[in-house]
Amino acid sequence: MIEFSHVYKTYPGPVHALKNIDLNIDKGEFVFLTGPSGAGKTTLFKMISAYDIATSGGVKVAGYDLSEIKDGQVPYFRRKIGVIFQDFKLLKDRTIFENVALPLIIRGDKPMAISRRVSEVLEQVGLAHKHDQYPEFISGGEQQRTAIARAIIHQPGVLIADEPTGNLDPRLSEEIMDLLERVCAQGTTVFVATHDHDMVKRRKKRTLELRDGMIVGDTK
Ligand SMILES: Nc1ncnc2c1ncn2[C@@H]1O[C@H](COP(=O)(O)OP(=O)(O)OP(=O)(O)O)[C@@H](O)[C@H]1O
Repeated sequence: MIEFSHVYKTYPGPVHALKNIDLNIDKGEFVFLTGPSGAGKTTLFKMISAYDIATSGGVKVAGYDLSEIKDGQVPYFRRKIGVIFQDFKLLKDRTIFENVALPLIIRGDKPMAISRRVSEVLEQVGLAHKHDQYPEFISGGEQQRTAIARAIIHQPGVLIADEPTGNLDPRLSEEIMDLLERVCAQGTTVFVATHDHDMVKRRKKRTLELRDGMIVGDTK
């Protein structure tokens, strides 16, 4: 589902953010990505989500060869993946319902189908009662669950989450991880970057460790 072969990413400077990354993550796997600040985690996620391209090497995700993808194909590729950003990126002037519905609106689904699916997913993340609220009037944990709902609404094959529990208290963090595990159990490949080593230990999932742009550990 996610395949890297000899991937390098060099930013101007030059900063060698990723060095010779070889990686294979199968359909339905749940994988943690750890590593100190600056190790290259966000860069790796940008390669997976086609927000940036590798300097060299091969990247294949959800059936797309991202080293050769044309600009026009990127929106179609994005429909196969879900991304949860560190800072949620919710639209302030849209309700929770509208934020979550966005990927389906962009895809051109019919209003009835959108309404049904959004209600289902808001129920799943425990936010049905907040559907007409605006993001700034709900808690951080609720905003995070809204971001997750938006990322899974179109049933993506791959879900990547960059520090999804970064600013949450331990109880909420556990709830979010339970939710991500349930998404994975439904067949989505889930890849989560985190600094929370205690949580990684408790969850006993495959864990990749990045350091200085290189994979220095893989518990698989
Ligand atoms: N656009 C850019 N231009 C130049 N250097 C960059 C750019 N983006 C990231 N870097 C550098 O690449 C390296 C990897 O950064 P990256 O953001 O991937 O790390 P990270 O592991 O996600 O860190 P954090 O845990 O702090 O989010 C760092 O040295 C960073 O300064």
